[in-house]
Amino acid sequence: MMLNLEKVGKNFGGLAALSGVSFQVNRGEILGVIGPNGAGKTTLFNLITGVMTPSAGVIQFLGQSLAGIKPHKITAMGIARTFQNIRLFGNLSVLENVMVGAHCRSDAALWQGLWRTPAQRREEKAIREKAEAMLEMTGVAAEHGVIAGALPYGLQRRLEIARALASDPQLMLLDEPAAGMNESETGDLKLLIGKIRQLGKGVILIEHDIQLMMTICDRIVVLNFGQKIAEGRPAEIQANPAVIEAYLGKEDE
Ligand SMILES: Nc1ncnc2c1ncn2[C@@H]1O[C@H](COP(=O)(O)OP(=O)(O)OP(=O)(O)O)[C@@H](O)[C@H]1O
Repeated sequence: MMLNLEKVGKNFGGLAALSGVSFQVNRGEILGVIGPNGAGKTTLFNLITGVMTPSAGVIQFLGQSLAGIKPHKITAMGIARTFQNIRLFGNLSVLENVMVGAHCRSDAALWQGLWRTPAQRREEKAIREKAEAMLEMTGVAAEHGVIAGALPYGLQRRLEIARALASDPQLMLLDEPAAGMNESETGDLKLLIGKIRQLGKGVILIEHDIQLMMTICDRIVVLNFGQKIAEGRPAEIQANPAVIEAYLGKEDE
């Protein structure tokens, strides 16, 4: 088991955004998280990545509690994330964006110093090569010199994944990676997520595209008003009366 959540809760004032949520993620597994708007999905990612502190419960990664660990340390431990609203350095090139992602593994400051030691230069070369490999894997290599802000939307989403991968994560948290994508882009994304699983990494995927979720996830957790109302294989989830009920009348969203 890679990630373990035990009875995790998060309150905002009087609102229980999450309560009593438990689940596990294993290596080489894609766990889907679905639920209506406001169900607590993004809050879950904020807790796992340490940008928010749980009000209750325990989160363990590779057997270690994440309580009190700062977000950048959690990244270095092997958890990377993409965001619902794309967060790239819009005025840096595609390659530079990914190099920034790889940099959390390096000792020397990437942008510092005009006079670099040979060791620093070697390190930068290694970071550059890794970043290029990530661009290759995610299908953005041809655009490596383009300013990130000028990329079409679908490629920006892939670039975000490339940048997350460059930090060498064991576990990837993807927050609505298919948002705004057309059918063919979504198909490519599906292949990419499949590749990430093949590398033995764990993936937690938040996505509203139910068709995508049903075909790619190994297991799905369903949240509703901050509580886990179901967990199981896609076919089980699709047939679960509580899940159908939570989604009733939501088809037009
Ligand atoms: N920083 C915050 N302060 C106060 N309330 C918050 C905060 N973040 C989230 N919430 C509330 O917590 C609940 C869960 O929000 P969250 O964003 O996790 O839901 P979600 O399932 O990701 O929704 P969506 O699908 O719309 O992104 C919502 O009621 C939201 O308004």
